[in-house]
Amino acid sequence: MSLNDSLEGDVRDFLVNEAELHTYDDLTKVNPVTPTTVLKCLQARYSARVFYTHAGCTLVALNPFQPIPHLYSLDVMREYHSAPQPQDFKPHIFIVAEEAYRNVQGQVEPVDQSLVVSGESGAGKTWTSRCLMKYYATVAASSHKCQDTVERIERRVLDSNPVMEAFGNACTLRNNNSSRFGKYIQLQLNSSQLLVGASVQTYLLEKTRVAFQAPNERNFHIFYQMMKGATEKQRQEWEMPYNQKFSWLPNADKTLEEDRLQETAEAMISLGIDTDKRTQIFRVLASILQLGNVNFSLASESQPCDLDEESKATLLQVPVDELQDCLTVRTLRAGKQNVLLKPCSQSECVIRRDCLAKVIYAQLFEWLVTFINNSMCSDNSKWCNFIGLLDVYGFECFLLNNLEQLCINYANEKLQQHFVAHYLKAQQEEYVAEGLEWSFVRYQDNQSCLDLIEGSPTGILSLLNEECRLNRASDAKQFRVRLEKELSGNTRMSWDKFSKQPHFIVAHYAGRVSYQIEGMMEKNKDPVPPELLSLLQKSKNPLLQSLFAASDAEGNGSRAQSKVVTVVSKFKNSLESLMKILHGTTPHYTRCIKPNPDCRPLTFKKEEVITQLEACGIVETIHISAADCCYFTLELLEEQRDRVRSQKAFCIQCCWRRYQRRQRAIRTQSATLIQAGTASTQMAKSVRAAQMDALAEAELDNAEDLLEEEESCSLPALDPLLKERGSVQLSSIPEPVAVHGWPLGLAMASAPNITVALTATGFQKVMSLMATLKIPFRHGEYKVETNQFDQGVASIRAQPRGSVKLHLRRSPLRYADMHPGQNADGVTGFNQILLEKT
Ligand SMILES: Nc1ncnc2c1ncn2[C@@H]1O[C@H](COP(=O)(O)OP(=O)(O)OP(=O)(O)O)[C@@H](O)[C@H]1O
Repeated sequence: MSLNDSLEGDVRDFLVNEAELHTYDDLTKVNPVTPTTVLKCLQARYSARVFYTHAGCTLVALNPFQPIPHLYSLDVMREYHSAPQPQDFKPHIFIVAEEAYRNVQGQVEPVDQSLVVSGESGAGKTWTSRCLMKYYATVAASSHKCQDTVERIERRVLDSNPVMEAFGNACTLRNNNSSRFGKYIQLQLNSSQLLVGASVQTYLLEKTRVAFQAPNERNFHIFYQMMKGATEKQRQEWEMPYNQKFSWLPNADKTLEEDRLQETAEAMISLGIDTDKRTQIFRVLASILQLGNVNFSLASESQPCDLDEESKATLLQVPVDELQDCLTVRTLRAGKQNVLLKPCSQSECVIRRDCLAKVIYAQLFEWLVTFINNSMCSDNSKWCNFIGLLDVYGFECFLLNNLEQLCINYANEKLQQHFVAHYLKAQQEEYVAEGLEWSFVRYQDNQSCLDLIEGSPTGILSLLNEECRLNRASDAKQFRVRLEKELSGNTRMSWDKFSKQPHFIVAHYAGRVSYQIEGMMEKNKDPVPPELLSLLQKSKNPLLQSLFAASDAEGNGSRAQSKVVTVVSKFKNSLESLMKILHGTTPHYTRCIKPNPDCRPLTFKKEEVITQLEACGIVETIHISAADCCYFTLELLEEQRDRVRSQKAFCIQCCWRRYQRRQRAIRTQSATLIQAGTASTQMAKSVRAAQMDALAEAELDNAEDLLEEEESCSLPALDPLLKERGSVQLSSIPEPVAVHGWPLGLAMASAPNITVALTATGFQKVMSLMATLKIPFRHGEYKVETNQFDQGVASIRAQPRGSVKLHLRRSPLRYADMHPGQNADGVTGFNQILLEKT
């Protein structure tokens, strides 16, 4: 089985599961990734009314061609804005918007962002740009925090849309509201990421439309708005009578929702264009329309043409005869002094008339853009980052293509290269750097096509400029020969051998386009006769006058300059500065797809869509992003590992804590037991002490009684009870001496820090004495010392509590205090000790 057979089999297997196809939020999940599977998925989603789908790093937006309720409501905006992970939500343009916004907040380099919206005419670029602007005007709104000027900024940013669309959009065969210019809007954010201003840069307004409208197309919206929406008073002011027919306003009967003068006027007011200025603007526009009605009648070959009678109205607020001269007579200069006047042919007059209209309209548009910028642009010190929205015309390929298409397709090549360089190439290089096994996807690197167009000195644009700078009449055939001579070896360039028209074919990344050469040089030179410019400076309309005040109408020296600055050089320069800006930002790509050529709601034409998918290289993008997804898969595994690790760590922590808890409980229990034991011991001690106190009290009472009795009796006569309770004989005394004192129990209980040395005749006697005194004998409580002479018990020491008084009384006995074997002189006489409890 061949590789192709197996791929087809896989494709069939994938497509069998049709009920599932619409669930693929990201085309990178489609497997296998082929134009067929991608197309089927998008179709299934479109049928399910799901219009946004991720394609890796890009967002694919399918145009529903009808308003979808609640798809862009404030609630939805807030939902995406407040979501912790907006990417987890359904694919939406707000995800792209929010991601860019969070990048600015996160200050991840490069902090400035660009949202590149591309697609062919009618695909939904302008709609998408409007949604993005509304989103930022909502989520980055600062009006509730700051002064009301800021509120005006948000309003102005949004109001710039209807004004620019009225002047720059027109109904074409492919789109009722087609932008006839490219634009890059920078939304300026302050350090708190609040919208504080905006600026807009426009590219290549299709000014030829003012004087020429292709069959079934219309002029710019603003003219129809004036014609349909003006009040009687306004018509008078603008000199635009009711029922007047204008040859430059074809298909006026076509009613479009864009024909709303009121909305445009209100937006102009909000942008700060006052009544006076508005009137001047509308008068200029009305003059342009009047100019379109000017016809020329030929009197004779040698005479200049004459303006038709009905055309001799006060046009452009300039003298009619001067206007007539300018339109019908050419001024030729030979050196500084020699001026030659040459009557124009009828067709030349028409060209001069059209030229006048185009230059006025282009200049007015530029003035408007500058005014809008001044109105909404913030002071440089007040903003620090921006989010740029790029809405440029998509790739164009018509039956007849000329300089406009060459410029547009050149711009698209540039953007495609930016996309390729920034994403596809960078991504593959990253895989290599990370050592990922990766089979390279062959994406279309369009550098060779760009070399063909912009290369110097032999690129198409250089050769075209060179041809235009030669001071000779343009010759299409001659230029074709020159091109063939210089570029025939280039594989991107070809010619149709059977075509008689001078042309060249360029193989663009999105397809081959045949450009006709006829008229290309004139368009590139875009000459404006200087006499026309001087005429406009004489206008009584202050706005018109100011529009041309700065121009060097005399043509002194400016001709040489105007030769240099051709249309393509100007366009190339502005494109290069745009690319420079884009390279300094983090880009986000949105590919708008037009699902059918007739702008019919919810209609999906496969052939139409597949061509667009191929043109923007979406399949290659998905391939590379799918690999990127494998790499994410890797991240998923990493995540899983982290999760398992943290589970295990949690488990270990739990076990450790449980162990610690148990240890603590054991310690607490033991401590409680020890404390209980100590407490009970202490309690027992104090109970015992209390008992002894009580006993001592009782004995003291008895002893006192006995002492009193004793004092009154003879000494040797010892009370047997006293003998029994407390009197002891000192063994050191040869003759037993009765020591009268406190009973031993009492002494022990009451005499702190006094060691009462009692001599007994034997341990047994002491023990029995103690037993008699009911003193419990415990080891350690009493210290029993043996007498050093007779080896009997010498003393029982205790640490009695409380304080005692010592009463020493001299004994009446002569040798009562003598120790046997000691010097007899050592009589102290204090041989009787009485203790008294204090
Ligand atoms: N998301 C959408 N929801 C509903 N309608 C849409 C949407 N996007 C586009 N449209 C419809 O499609 C029309 C064409 O869209 P838009 O003007 O934005 O195309 P474009 O790509 O800017 O075309 P051009 O290059 O000609 O200016 C809009 O006027 C609108 O009616």
